Amino acid sequence: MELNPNANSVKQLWWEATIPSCFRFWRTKYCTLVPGPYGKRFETDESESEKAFQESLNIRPHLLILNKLDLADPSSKQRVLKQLEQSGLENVLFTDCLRQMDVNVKKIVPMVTQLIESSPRYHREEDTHYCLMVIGVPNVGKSSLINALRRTNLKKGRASRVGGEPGITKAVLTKIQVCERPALFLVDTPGVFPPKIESLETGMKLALCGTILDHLVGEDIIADYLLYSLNRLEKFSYVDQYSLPEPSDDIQQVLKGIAVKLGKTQKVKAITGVGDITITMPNYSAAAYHFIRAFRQGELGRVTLD
Ligand SMILES: Nc1nc2c(ncn2[C@@H]2O[C@H](COP(=O)(O)OP(=O)(O)OP(=O)(O)O)[C@@H](O)[C@H]2O)c(=O)[nH]1
Repeated sequence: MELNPNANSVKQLWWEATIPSCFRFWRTKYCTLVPGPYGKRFETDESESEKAFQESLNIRPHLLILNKLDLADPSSKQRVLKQLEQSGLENVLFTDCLRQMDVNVKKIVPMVTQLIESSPRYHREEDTHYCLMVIGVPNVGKSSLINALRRTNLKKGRASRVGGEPGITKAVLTKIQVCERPALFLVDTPGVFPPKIESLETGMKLALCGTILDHLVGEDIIADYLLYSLNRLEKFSYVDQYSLPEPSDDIQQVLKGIAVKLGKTQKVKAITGVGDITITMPNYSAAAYHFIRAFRQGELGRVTLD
């Protein structure tokens, strides 16, 4: 069967009507804390705020950690690194925080120490312990990273709550020690989003990765975008996984196949001219839920959406 890589049965109307309303809150005017001469809080418009926020981030050394490497397509690693390098980002590490002793998690403390020691100091405290803030979009694995660092460097258990949906960490937490020499503390923070998502496509990718609560976008819509992405990237393992006859860009067809394969059916009463009958229908919602979870757990192969 020939697939149209651009085919996506999500209705244009939906794009126009639903997404802008789900994402509206990011578009609102926002405030940012900028360390100025008096540590003053002030309001600016979006572009100014974004610039000021970026500047305030740039003052401090920072390390970009791209987590969930186990779910990403390994062949895209070099391309991603090159793109980041071109946009001026040098200190980048890929990690898999679920792995017991990830080699790259081990590299974090030496890298951070080197970065801090080679940067100017902005305070005169005698105490030389390092305090770092972990920031990132929701559900990316910030708490898991802190726990992995503790496990690797202190051989200690979980200190920060981890969960499969966005919004698990709800407030800036107290600092957590992750290393003794040097004394290194991390501060876990709730997931943050930029005030503006650059495009609907980016919004859908974020939703597919679980950074937005599924019901805000709709599991049927996310499942449709997932199917579109798998076909676009020619990742057809879903066909074997669910014993489908062939790849398809029809989400209803695919969800029906998944429901049948997994036995996710429901009995529905139908009223006919000759009395009520009970028919068995595929449970499309359950199938969509399963399809999305399978993708997020890497069961449909390793995929890089960007
Ligand atoms: N496959 C995989 N899953 C991961 C990895 N790191 C974290 N996770 C999973 O991702 C989910 C979110 O992890 P958290 O550590 O709670 O993410 P967070 O960024 O702190 O989330 P918020 O508090 O909601 O902002 C959990 O189900 C973790 O088990 C990873 O490297 N690989």
